[in-house]
Amino acid sequence: MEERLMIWKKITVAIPNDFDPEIISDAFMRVGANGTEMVDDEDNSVKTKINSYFDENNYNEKILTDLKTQLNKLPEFGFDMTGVEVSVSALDDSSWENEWKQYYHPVKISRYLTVVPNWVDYQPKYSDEHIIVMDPGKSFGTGTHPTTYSCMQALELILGDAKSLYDVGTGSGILSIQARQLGVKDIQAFDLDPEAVRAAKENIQLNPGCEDIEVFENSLLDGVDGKVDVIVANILADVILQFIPDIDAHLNKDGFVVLSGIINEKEALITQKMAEIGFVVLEAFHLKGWSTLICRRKEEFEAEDGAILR
Ligand SMILES: C[S@@+](CC[C@H](N)C(=O)[O-])C[C@H]1O[C@@H](n2cnc3c(N)ncnc32)[C@H](O)[C@@H]1O
Repeated sequence: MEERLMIWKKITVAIPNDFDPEIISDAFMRVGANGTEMVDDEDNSVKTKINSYFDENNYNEKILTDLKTQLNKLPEFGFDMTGVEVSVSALDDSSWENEWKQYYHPVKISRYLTVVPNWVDYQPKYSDEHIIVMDPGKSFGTGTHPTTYSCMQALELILGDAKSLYDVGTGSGILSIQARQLGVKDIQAFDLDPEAVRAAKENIQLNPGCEDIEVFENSLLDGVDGKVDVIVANILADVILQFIPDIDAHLNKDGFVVLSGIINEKEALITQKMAEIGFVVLEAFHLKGWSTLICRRKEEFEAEDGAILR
């Protein structure tokens, strides 16, 4: 039987070339988009298009309505919306994949780590450079979004000799793959979206040495009993707020927590809620409006006189 092709909805926001595209990308993220791409309009050199793709199971009219609501708020912040236009079109699986492919390229996360789309033949520059191979576009997490990028830099800083990790909201599985490449032995990844679970499993198989990383369809750490050395969660701030009360019970002594997906405006609230459970933020990354926080238990990080313990 012939397999039916998935139909994708493509929402496009066309903006004048002097309009900041990040503002539109952020509006997309706030209504649940997994990512955006930016394309110069070939027919009209004064416009840029920001596209985002939704599969037919995840698209509904509310996404479009919510996006328009977000855009309608922008004049209150002084943005001139003249020439900003929203449109929707449909395309099938094969054209969707090909459209995405032209916008992905290797992303250098650090001196030691590069994320490479699986159709690119990339030669590492250094003998100790790790390569993460991804089939991007199937789920969130390619290294190009500021939150993923910052999470990867945070993990590189803190993993050290960590032995175990929970990746909450794994998306494409990218952070779990990185953790394994940096030596973490026991990794469990969770996502409530079955499509993300499937994509993460596929990406894990693309990376030798990662095959035994476990991926579960699960909301946050609901029903999970264990404890680990590191918890990473790149989910939106409102979901992280629900998750904070669960952190302490799932983290080993001297463990680290990396929280991302937090718009800058909500960072103070997350910091305060973490303080309420006894955690301090020891490093904050700020990139393109997004905050990524590395946190530890206060008593494990600071002596009473404020000196850093370890
Ligand atoms: C922003 S993406 C992050 C993907 C990847 N970890 C990264 O850093 O690029 C957030 C992911 O969290 C998942 N998610 C949202 N709410 C969740 C929940 N309550 N429990 C588990 N996963 C959730 C989404 O399905 C999505 O795949």
